[in-house]
Amino acid sequence: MVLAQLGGSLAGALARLGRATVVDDKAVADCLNEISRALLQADVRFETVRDVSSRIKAAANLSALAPGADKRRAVRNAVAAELCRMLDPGEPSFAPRKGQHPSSVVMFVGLQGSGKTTTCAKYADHYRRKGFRPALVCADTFRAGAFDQLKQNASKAKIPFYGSYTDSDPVKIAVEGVDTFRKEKCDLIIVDTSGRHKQEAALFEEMRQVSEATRPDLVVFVMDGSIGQAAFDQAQAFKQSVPVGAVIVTKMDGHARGGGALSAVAATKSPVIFIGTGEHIPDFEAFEVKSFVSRLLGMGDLPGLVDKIKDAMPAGELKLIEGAFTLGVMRELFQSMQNMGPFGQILSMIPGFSAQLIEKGKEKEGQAKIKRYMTIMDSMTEKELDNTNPKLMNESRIKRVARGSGRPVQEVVGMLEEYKRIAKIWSKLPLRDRRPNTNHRDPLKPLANVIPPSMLNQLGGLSGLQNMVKQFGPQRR
Ligand SMILES: Nc1nc2c(ncn2[C@@H]2O[C@H](COP(=O)(O)OP(=O)(O)OP(=O)(O)O)[C@@H](O)[C@H]2O)c(=O)[nH]1
Repeated sequence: MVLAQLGGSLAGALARLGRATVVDDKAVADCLNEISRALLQADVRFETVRDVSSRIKAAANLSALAPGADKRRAVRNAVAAELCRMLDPGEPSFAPRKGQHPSSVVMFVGLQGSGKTTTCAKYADHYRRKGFRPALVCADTFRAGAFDQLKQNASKAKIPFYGSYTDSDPVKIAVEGVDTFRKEKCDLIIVDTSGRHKQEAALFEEMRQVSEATRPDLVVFVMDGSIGQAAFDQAQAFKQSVPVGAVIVTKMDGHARGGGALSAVAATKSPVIFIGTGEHIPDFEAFEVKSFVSRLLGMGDLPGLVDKIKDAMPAGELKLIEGAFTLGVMRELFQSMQNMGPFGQILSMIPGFSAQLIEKGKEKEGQAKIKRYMTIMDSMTEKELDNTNPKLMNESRIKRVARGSGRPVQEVVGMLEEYKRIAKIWSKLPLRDRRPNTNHRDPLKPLANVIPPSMLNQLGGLSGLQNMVKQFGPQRR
């Protein structure tokens, strides 16, 4: 069962409870059984499922609810709270600080093939984009190709790199690398280690020595998301040798079962901080428990979305929209969405959005459509882009734009219709929400304009959207 299926099963169980004519103890028990089955099928350990189930039962105790209380909501909240509890060991992990001196050292451990080397580069790039000065050290002297692989990834992401072809002492290389980059005033030094040895005991001993010599601020355990229950033993074995403080789960784009991640959290008592969602450097997402659980239960992921919008539009560049919603403004919004990473990922963060705008499983086509719309807009004049009078785009202008962009006339017309729909919502927004305000750069405002009207209503308008974000409390890493 892939993670999305787990989410589907959990959301399905809650939806069935939502549709039940009477929410009594039996309906809740049926819902809980369905949830337990889904968790077991997703490789969550039996002991964990049993505990979670009894805690949900206690928390959603119907007889203790005040008369008139929303029982469905009580069950749903209890399920969400328990899943959060299962994924959050309660101890936040060390988070590197920009400009920190002496530099923070983060050591990566994990078995060969887990995706550790790739993940080191992704992690470094994530912080580079946040304004850090990261550096990579290759202390994997066992696997011949590790040095070249990390070096290649480092140069792709323009990150300084330290390693040696000839030296076979990982402890020496790690210490030299850390010293070198400390002198160069890098604020985040990432040490990649071996994932294999002739003897397993030797691997753990090597990890212990590297850790003792470099005194890392954080040891990250990297695990392949598809290993299922084996994750528990693997994570525990590393935890016994080095002070693992965080987990990164890779290959969550494939057939990964979510349960392995939960087991690793239980074994290390450390939080999952990122997940890998592909082979390339940008395929990397910060992991926030509340966002993850709300997405898993089909409640959308607004905090995650807000973070993504903030990342895509750094404060200096975030242009809030003043006055009229022109085609040029729509183009800017589309551009921002494109900068925010895989489109499906963004859409899945907005409750109901993907179903309404783009058919499920057709995110690629949706992204392509937006790209085509942007090509069309590239063939429009400044005057056309800045204009608010729909009559300006007459037949001859439409034909000219279609010719210029190489797109069919119907598509130009379709794009203009889409624009009109969004502009109409925009025109209903209170003026204060349209004015740029440098003290209050709220990325939700432009977002509220691209959400389909029925969904925005369902959320309670812009203020409902803001409340939801507050309720989920975005956390930043
Ligand atoms: N689909 C997918 N592939 C990944 C992900 N992360 C890493 N990989 C791939 O997994 C394979 C193994 O990754 P490496 O980074 O070489 O693994 P490693 O754990 O560092 O291996 P050692 O250096 O030998 O310890 C490579 O083909 C990566 O491209 C991910 O999130 N998704």
